[in-house]
Amino acid sequence: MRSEAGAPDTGAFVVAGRTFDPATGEATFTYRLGDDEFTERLTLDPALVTGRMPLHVSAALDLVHLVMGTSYYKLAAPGRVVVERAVTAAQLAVAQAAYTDGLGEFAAVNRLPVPHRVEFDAELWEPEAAEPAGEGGALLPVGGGKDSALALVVIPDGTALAINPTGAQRDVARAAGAPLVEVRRRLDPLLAERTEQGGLNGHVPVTAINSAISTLVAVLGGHSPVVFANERSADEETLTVDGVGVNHQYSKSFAFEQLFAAAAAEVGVGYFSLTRQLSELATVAAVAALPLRTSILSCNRSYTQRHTGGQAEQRWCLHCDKCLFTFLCFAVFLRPEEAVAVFGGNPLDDASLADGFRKLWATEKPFDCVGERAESAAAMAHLAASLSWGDAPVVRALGAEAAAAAEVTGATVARFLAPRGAHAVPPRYLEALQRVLAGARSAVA
Ligand SMILES: CC(=O)N[C@H]1[C@@H](OP(=O)(O)OP(=O)(O)OC[C@H]2O[C@@H](n3ccc(=O)[nH]c3=O)[C@H](O)[C@@H]2O)O[C@H](CO)[C@@H](O)[C@@H]1O[C@H](C)C(=O)N[C@@H](C)C(=O)N[C@@H](CCC(=O)O)C(=O)O
Ligand SMILES: Nc1ncnc2c1ncn2[C@@H]1O[C@H](COP(=O)(O)OP(=O)(O)OP(=O)(O)O)[C@@H](O)[C@H]1O
Repeated sequence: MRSEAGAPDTGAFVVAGRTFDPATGEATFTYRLGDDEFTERLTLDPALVTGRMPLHVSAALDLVHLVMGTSYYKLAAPGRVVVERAVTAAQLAVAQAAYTDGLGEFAAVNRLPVPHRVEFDAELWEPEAAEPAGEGGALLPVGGGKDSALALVVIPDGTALAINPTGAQRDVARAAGAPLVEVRRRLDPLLAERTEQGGLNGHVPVTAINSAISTLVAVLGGHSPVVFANERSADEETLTVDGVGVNHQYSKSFAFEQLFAAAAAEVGVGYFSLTRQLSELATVAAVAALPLRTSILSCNRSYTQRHTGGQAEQRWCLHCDKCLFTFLCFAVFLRPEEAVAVFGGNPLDDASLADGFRKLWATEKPFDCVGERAESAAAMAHLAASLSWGDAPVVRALGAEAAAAAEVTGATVARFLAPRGAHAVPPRYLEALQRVLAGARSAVA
């Protein structure tokens, strides 16, 4: 039998029990879908667990439980979620956003109706005003790439956090001199089995999951705020389906940040994105001027379980959409030999990659973490006019069409360097960011 949404009818997805053992730092989160039961496991460092504020810990575990469920819900996407524990209205709003817009790409790829609509069945409870988490200072989740590297430089006294840490994340934290907290996440192996057997698959709002885990770590370790590095460019839709925007990076958007911040505040944790007003080009302008630039790794292919399981070396693949986009941005601020020293190769020299670069400003952008169409076009047009990059085969092939695409919106690299747009960065952190940006500007000038 099929449900209205077009997926197999499995009734409701159930967010069931959860456990947490402060002695071992092991947490389990259980879900039911049809006849199947799934349990995802988190391993936290028991040294983090201060034993304070059990109510906040409990609410933070609930937040993790809710959003982590998207991985298992997507096997059948039944359009109905039953939550067995009572949740707050702010938590429910986060869950609604994560299962609907957060699964927008998943719905589009699987040809389910967009927007993906999900009905929640949950009891609500009213939280009391929260005490602040503690004196542990800022917690900075690090993905190993350029954005969080910049955050580590702006907030040098912060603590880094890596979820399923890889060599790249450890390297960047070490290079920044930040202490690193590590959390291990283990998907239920039954998920891969059911996916293999034909369950639906697609992208999950992973920043929502990382945000919830970071908030739990912040509560346990007495940290606040949790500082993400999600840029303004993450707000742009990847493509439009029947007039509805679908965004690969939805859980990095400002809309999601605001919903999540309300839920984090209930457990005494501040939550914001430091780079919210920055384009990708503005972030790269700063990172390109930092010694840390040789420690970063933004290629998502190198973060798959196959790679992070230790079976392959982590490096830039220089073929995926994110590598092409990141290289394009860095090329604006580096000479070819400097770029090659960072990336280990030069995709602008490989004419067969021209189509891959062109997709960065197409109506349907790649489902990857790439910047705005206009900033990619502006970057390529900028290179075409430069002495050091103008002769690269891809730049020669695409320079004129990129310039035409950029002209439609009046996009220039300079326009993308100025911070703009709404944000929730507290003044102290905004000033620190501005200082680092100004230092970088004078370094590239
Ligand atoms: C690393 C990566 O990009 N993975 C995406 C890829 O998955 P793949 O099969 O190639 O490898 P794995 O990540 O190892 O996944 C194996 C299977 O497990 C499922 N799964 C994984 C993580 C999870 O939390 N839940 C899961 O159910 C997965 O579906 C596989 O079956 O393709 C997937 C399908 O499109 C993507 O969902 C995988 O993306 C990861 C969840 C991921 O961590 N991606 C980030 C690198 C990423 O996209 N970051 C964005 C932020 C977007 C957001 O906030 O939503 C960014 O950097 O901007
Ligand atoms: N495994 C992870 N553990 C902790 N935080 C993470 C993890 N993956 C991503 N993040 C955080 O999520 C946010 C968005 O991730 P994103 O991949 O865009 O950032 P990044 O890795 O810093 O840079 P890049 O875009 O160059 O990869 C960043 O703040 C990043 O630090």
